[in-house]
Amino acid sequence: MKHLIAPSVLSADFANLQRDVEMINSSEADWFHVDIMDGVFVPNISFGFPVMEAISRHAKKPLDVHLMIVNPDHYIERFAQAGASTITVHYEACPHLHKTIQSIHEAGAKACVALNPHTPVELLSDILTDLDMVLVMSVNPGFGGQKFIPNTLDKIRRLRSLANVLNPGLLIEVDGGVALHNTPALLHAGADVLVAGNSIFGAESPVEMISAMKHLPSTESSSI
Ligand SMILES: O=C(CO)[C@@H](O)[C@H](O)COP(=O)(O)O
Ligand SMILES: [Fe+2]
Repeated sequence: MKHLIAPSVLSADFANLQRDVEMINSSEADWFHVDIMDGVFVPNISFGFPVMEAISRHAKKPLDVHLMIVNPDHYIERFAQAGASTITVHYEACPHLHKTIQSIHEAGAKACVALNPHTPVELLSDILTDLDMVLVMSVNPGFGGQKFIPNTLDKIRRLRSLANVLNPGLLIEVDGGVALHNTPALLHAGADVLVAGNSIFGAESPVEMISAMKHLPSTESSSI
């Protein structure tokens, strides 16, 4: 499968949000990555339903919603109604993860679990068959523009091996510090979906950066 690019709207210019949404619409990006932060699970607050609904009104591609919030169960139905195509909850925020995943599917969305950098992929073995995607965080969640954590590559490799046995159709998404220079190594390790904020919106031409990331081949030797 050709890998997917999901620009993170967190790095957009919120005073020109419609312009930035149209930029993604007109690019080779596959999804919109929408980061929701509550100031409790992570030490930052991003935006909530009014902004998410505004993005949804203009977006012509699926919305990949990354919930960095405690008690995500309270809001799953509302995020699905607001246009989420995939809903990601954090492993660390869900004591009843199986039930949460069931609720996401009942709401009509695809279900994804995100892992913080310190959380081993092996903790998902007993739920992997129920998931559509796993998001491997390659920075500590809460902020855009952080440095990629190198151990992520090994986590992606281990998750790919686990998924090959338990759920070969599972998508692996990587989020945080993703840029052109580490794209080939991430693809080689087994990533399917690359989230990128700063490297896309900080580029001279975001549209061209998206195309460049989309067309890079997977190789082992790129720098991370
Ligand atoms: O979930 C998060 C951060 O917590 C991300 O989606 C960031 O928005 C990615 O931004 P960059 O690291 O690519 O700038
Ligand atoms: Fe994210």
